[in-house]
Amino acid sequence: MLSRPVVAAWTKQTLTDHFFKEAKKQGYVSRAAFKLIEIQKKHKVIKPGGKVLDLGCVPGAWLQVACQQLGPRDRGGLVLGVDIQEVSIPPKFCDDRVSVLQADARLLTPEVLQAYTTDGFDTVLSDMLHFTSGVNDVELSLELAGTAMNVATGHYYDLYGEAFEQQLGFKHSGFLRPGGNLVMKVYEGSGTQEFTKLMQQYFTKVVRLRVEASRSMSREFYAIGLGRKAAKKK
Ligand SMILES: C[S@@+](CC[C@H](N)C(=O)[O-])C[C@H]1O[C@@H](n2cnc3c(N)ncnc32)[C@H](O)[C@@H]1O
Repeated sequence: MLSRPVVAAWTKQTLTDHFFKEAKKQGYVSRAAFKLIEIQKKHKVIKPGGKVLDLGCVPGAWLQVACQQLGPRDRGGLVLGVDIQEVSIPPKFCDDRVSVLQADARLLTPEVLQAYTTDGFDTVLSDMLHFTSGVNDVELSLELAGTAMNVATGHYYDLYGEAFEQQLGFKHSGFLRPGGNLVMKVYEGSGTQEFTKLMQQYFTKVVRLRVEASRSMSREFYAIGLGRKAAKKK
């Protein structure tokens, strides 16, 4: 008889294959689509007609889902995808409300984002992931989530100290509008509790979500900040 953990892993692998096949069938460019679909179903992070920033957008499944969630074309809204790799917009499910930018999110500046919207975003998504897999995964994922926090709230998450801070172009009060939502991929491990605790300063509600479409052995979860609190006047 199989022991419990093996059964659980086997079931999760079957699910992963299922999402891969389902993405192909439905016309999404990757099974990552189902991660955002689940997040959206549970927490309504994207508003019809809203403005969405998607950090780490290649190959573009979240662009597809985000554009679908904006609703009909005449509702308006926009989706801006950013990736360090060459980006192209998937033709299926994306319309002219989607634009993309090839850039390292850690080096984004307010001036660059203001060219797309002068009044901020309703939703900031980060599915960014480093290309390595190893012992540093947790720290590297926190570095990228820290970048997303910085873009969204202006807060700098001090993980690597001054050297990292100097790389960031962001000194501002954040590009996420009050009431807006932030979703970040994070790997479970040392420092992640502190990170989600820190989010509570900025959001009315903070949740951690493990989605069904994540790979079987992955420690990945999504740290979700709902309802950005209005910035305090100094
Ligand atoms: C898991 S993939 C994202 C999948 C995407 N959400 C989708 O639905 O197709 C992670 C992406 O993060 C990008 N990435 C990693 N580091 C980045 C950085 N510093 N700035 C921008 N993008 C980055 C990678 O190039 C990669 O395309």
